[in-house]
Amino acid sequence: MALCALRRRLLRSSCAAWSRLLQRPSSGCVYSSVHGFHQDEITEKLQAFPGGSVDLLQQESGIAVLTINYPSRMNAFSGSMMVELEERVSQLESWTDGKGVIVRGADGTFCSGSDLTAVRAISNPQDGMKMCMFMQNALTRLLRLPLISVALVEGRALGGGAELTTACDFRLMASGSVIQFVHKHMGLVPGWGGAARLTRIVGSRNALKLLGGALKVDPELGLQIGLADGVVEAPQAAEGGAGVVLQQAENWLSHYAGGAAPVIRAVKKVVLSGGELPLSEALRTEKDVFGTVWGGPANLQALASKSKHR
Ligand SMILES: CC[C@@H](C(=O)O)C(=O)SCCNC(=O)CCNC(=O)[C@H](O)C(C)(C)COP(=O)(O)OP(=O)(O)OC[C@H]1O[C@@H](n2cnc3c(N)ncnc32)[C@H](O)[C@@H]1OP(=O)(O)O
Repeated sequence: MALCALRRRLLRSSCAAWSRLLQRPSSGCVYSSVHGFHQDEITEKLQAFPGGSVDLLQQESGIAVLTINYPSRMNAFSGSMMVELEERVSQLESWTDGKGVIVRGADGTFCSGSDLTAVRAISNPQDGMKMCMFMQNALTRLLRLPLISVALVEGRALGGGAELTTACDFRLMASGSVIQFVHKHMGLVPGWGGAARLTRIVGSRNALKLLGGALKVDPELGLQIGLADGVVEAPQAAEGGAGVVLQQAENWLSHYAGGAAPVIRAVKKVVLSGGELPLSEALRTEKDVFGTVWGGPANLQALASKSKHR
């Protein structure tokens, strides 16, 4: 009897933990001090490898653009950019009016993974583990944002860059672009959570092929295996390249992120909990999220307008 009561109490507290996780900003981390992860310590280490930036533009439309910006290294992630990524994710967690985010690389290419200069300097196992935990935390929080996220892949997404695409809800590939998990060629497996997420996106067999063969995924293959959700035309630079592709991505996203912010954010929360939680807990979370929109402004307006869905 006592054991059952204890089990019930543990279950209740784990439900409450998940509900808190989905409602509260910056709590979507995988690692904390319990796992030997100390954010300040690794942040200091990463800051020793500067270069490039991660830029955030929060637009009035509710769509943000997050740009990985280090063109002279094909937008590889320097140490300071990893730290900036985490800071930008924090900013997005606090953005209560947001509905969507597009993640892209500067100058017509997505991201070539870790900056190999930094990787060489921290190639010992201890630092590698710390970097891995730092990036898993940042990318898990990116994926768990109450925003619909799209990776806009132009040019190449290699290694950690390929992993970053899987931390978004959707992937749009520009014509001529390639996503490639090159880790095997580096004597590695993904460490930023890319393997776990890839397997959920394309299934175990396709994930094994992509990782085991370090396959180049072009838009056609991407669509075929479900890694890509759409293809955008990449015009020549002379035709206003970057702006045109970004506009296509914004148009694509508007089909899913159009409407009132509280409703779009609620949509993301129920889908996220549906995908991550056991069914009973997901149902309870859905009930709680439902409670935040039931009788809300968008709901009352729709009722008053007697809208039909023909
Ligand atoms: C755990 C490891 C894994 C992870 O973190 O999950 C990783 O991500 S490891 C990194 C994986 N990425 C790579 O190995 C990329 C290696 N680079 C290339 O294959 C090529 O550079 C390219 C990205 C295919 C581009 O080729 P190309 O168009 O011919 O341009 P260049 O080769 O001349 O590149 C321009 C410039 O950029 C530098 N560069 C590119 N990628 C990186 C990188 N990841 N780190 C550091 N620097 C990078 C490249 O060295 C060139 O610089 P210069 O030689 O100074 O001109």
